[in-house]
Amino acid sequence: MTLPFQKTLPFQKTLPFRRRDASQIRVPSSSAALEISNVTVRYKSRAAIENVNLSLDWGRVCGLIGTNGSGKSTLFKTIMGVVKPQSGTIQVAGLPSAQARRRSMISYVPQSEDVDWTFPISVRDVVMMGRYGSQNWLRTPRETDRDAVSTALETVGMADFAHRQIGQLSGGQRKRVFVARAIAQNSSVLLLDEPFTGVDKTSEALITNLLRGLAAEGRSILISTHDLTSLPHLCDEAALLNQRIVLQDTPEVVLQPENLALAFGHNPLAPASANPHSATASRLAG
Ligand SMILES: Nc1ncnc2c1ncn2[C@@H]1O[C@H](COP(=O)(O)OP(=O)(O)OP(=O)(O)O)[C@@H](O)[C@H]1O
Repeated sequence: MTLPFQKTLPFQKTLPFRRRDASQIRVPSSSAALEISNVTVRYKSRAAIENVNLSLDWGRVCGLIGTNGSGKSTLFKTIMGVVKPQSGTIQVAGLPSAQARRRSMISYVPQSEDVDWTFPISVRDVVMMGRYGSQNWLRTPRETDRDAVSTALETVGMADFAHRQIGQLSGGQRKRVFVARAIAQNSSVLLLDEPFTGVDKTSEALITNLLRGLAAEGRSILISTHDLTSLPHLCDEAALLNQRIVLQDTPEVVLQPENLALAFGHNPLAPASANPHSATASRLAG
């Protein structure tokens, strides 16, 4: 799903004239929820991600972990078709990702920097975008669409803000709105790019609980985060990205210092004098 105010996504290019009723296709198949095989993306000649392989089963939350510039957003944008890979394939429920996107099977909560918050659109209309996949090309909302939007807004505690322009919200409220859009879309795979950055603890706890609830319904979630301490609570598994996936395992295994060093290039559990990431290190150690 793309947004007219999303800086990196030219909306008109991706709008099909007809879409199937999304409720017909959201039954998890026997294929993996998300299967990324040998995906390489280069910006000009420089590789951002290289031969990325990642498989995500149904009903799982996978944390995507890596340093700044390790390729997390590039991977999300590639799944969403915003960035074209030089090689590799991405499948969702056994379908090519482009087909899955057309069927509205993937929802995306972008990084805040990728959204134009000055765009004159209300909270309610942002969440309604999650319903485009099941509307006709005129995008005339039906009662079911309006109900789904109201329910999603209530679920994230944003019903009172429905008519507010999206820029007139706090960081946590903005994230809630995009999570509401994903809920309204009723997709089977959710991608969230750093949803906890600039978010207060209340919103973080609410979003975490919502994501766990969505996974319990059988949906699959790939979420990038820099908050390593939240991993065991939030995720069933984690993948370490350093241009390629260097490890995908349980949060407990991934958080082992020698494994974190594979992605961070150093041991983030080392004492303050040894590396600048010691705040994370001491929280984890404590
Ligand atoms: N549009 C672009 N043009 C050229 N290079 C880019 C572009 N977008 C990203 N890059 C480069 O690709 C690499 C991966 O960037 P990406 O944004 O995917 O990393 P990230 O892991 O999401 O980082 P962060 O944690 O800071 O959000 C970086 O070296 C970045 O400079």
